[in-house]
Amino acid sequence: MATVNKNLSDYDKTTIPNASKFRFGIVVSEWNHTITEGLYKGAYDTLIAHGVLPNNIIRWDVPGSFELIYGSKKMQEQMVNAVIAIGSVIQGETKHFDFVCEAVSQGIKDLNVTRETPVIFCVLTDNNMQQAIERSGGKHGNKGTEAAVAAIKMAELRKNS
Ligand SMILES: Nc1c(NC[C@H](O)[C@H](O)[C@H](O)CO)[nH]c(=O)[nH]c1=O
Ligand SMILES: CC(=O)C(O)COP(=O)(O)O
Repeated sequence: MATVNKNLSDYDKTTIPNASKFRFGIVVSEWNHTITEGLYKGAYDTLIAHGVLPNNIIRWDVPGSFELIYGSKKMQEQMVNAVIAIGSVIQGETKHFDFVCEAVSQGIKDLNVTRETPVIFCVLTDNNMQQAIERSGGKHGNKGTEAAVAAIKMAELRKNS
């Protein structure tokens, strides 16, 4: 199902575990910062809505989505229950887009495969700015909200496994 058919901010609140005991790390890319700030707000507000204490949300900024890999790896070492990696990659004129998207998706996958702390992929990979706006608090909802819900669910899964 494409995002156009599913609002990213819609979820069944009754299925979300209580998150008041959890601590989360959020790593935010500065590239396309108006978009990544929208994603951060969606994630932060959702964590707070599910009982996470403000002091238990640690934010670090990194220059671009490529740096989310290293930032997330170091964040995994901060005694957090899950990490959310936030970025926005927008197609330009060259193949750079493909390399950044491939690196960040594989890099975050590798962190999930090789280490204990789940890292959630909150990276928009859009054809243009309009698509990014629509997915960071616009008409298709907010991928930051979706990511926070995933982070809570994965923190709970990790606790019980
Ligand atoms: N063009 C975008 C980038 N590019 C920057 C890289 O992510 C990286 O910071 C640089 O190559 C230095 O290592 N990053 C994004 O997040 N979004 C873009 O659209
Ligand atoms: C995602 C990118 O790499 C990017 O927006 C860079 O643009 P360009 O390919 O025109 O250099």
